[in-house]
Amino acid sequence: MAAAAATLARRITRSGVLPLCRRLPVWGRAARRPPGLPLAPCRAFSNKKIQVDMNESSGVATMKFKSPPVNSLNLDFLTEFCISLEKLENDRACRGIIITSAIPKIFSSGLDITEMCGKSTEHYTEFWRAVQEMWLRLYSSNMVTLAVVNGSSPAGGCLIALSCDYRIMADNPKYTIGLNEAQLGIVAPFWFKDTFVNVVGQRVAERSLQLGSLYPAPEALKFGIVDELVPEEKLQEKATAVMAQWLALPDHARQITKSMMRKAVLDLLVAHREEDIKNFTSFVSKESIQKSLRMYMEMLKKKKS
Ligand SMILES: CCCCC/C=C/C(=O)SCCNC(=O)CCNC(=O)[C@H](O)C(C)(C)COP(=O)(O)OP(=O)(O)OC[C@H]1O[C@@H](n2cnc3c(N)ncnc32)[C@H](O)[C@@H]1OP(=O)(O)O
Repeated sequence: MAAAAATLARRITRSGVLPLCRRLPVWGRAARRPPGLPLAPCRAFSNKKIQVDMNESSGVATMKFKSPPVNSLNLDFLTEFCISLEKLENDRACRGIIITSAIPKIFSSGLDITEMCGKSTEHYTEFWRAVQEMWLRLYSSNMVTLAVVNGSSPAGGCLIALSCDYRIMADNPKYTIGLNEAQLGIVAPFWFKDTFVNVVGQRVAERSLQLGSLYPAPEALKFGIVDELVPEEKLQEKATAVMAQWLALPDHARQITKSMMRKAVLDLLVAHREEDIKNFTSFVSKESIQKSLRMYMEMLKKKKS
């Protein structure tokens, strides 16, 4: 059974379903510890912007965004995120990741707008490639991915949550989530849109994207953007329970099902990556778009005063 699954997975990997995952799914590849031995200690690695704690006994890693003030996704953050994902993906003891924030009230403010303002074409190219890479890795991950949205999560922050297998959000109407790009005068790329459609369906995605809607947590639940609302103090407990439920299944069956569901959307970006980068750089370089982004940044600053 395990051998057959591995052969199938190898074929799928060759045909490009999971273009970035190097591991082959195997039956229950959790670290197996003979009964009676003491629990393995937690391993941790932390760079500047993300703290990762790996619980070796459960096979679950927790990734905490810690990039003040608002966990915006700049080039350094995206690079660190990709490296952390790759490390965990290649770690046979790791079967699941919980993605959350260490910054109170903010999950992530989305792409760092300053990375898209007044920079060179080379910079936009490098930045956009990093955004694509982050999504490709997360969306195609073999691990169970669980977003614990413990604060507001607009645009790119919402994309991270949407790319996970399951979303739990803190039950606080002050926290909002959604793909609000239209409010900035920019357009969510096709793979943001496809990820959104795969979670909420065509109608909700179309309306939300056109209006650039940011939904307070209760509405986000109503429209299926998140799967559950949980009181903030119960998030950790709930995340552990949800993860245990997902990890109770044989890895290979879940992984092959996941790649089957996500293959078409992943393949589309892989096939059109360079074109997508060109579209982004030419779009964001337009003076009208630069003006919109500058105005939006000014609006954010004015809101404070
Ligand atoms: C062109 C192709 C499509 C590209 C697809 C784009 C995807 C994206 O993700 S675009 C980014 C969309 N993000 C947003 O619209 C969020 C904007 N931010 C907010 O709404 C709020 O900041 C908040 C709800 C996330 C947090 O509010 P609050 O706690 O009140 O904090 P402040 O607003 O005072 O922000 C603190 C500080 O951070 C700066 N900032 C906030 N968001 C961003 C960002 N996304 N990029 C860069 N900088 C950001 C904000 O300007 C403040 O700066 P200072 O005034 O210098 O302190």
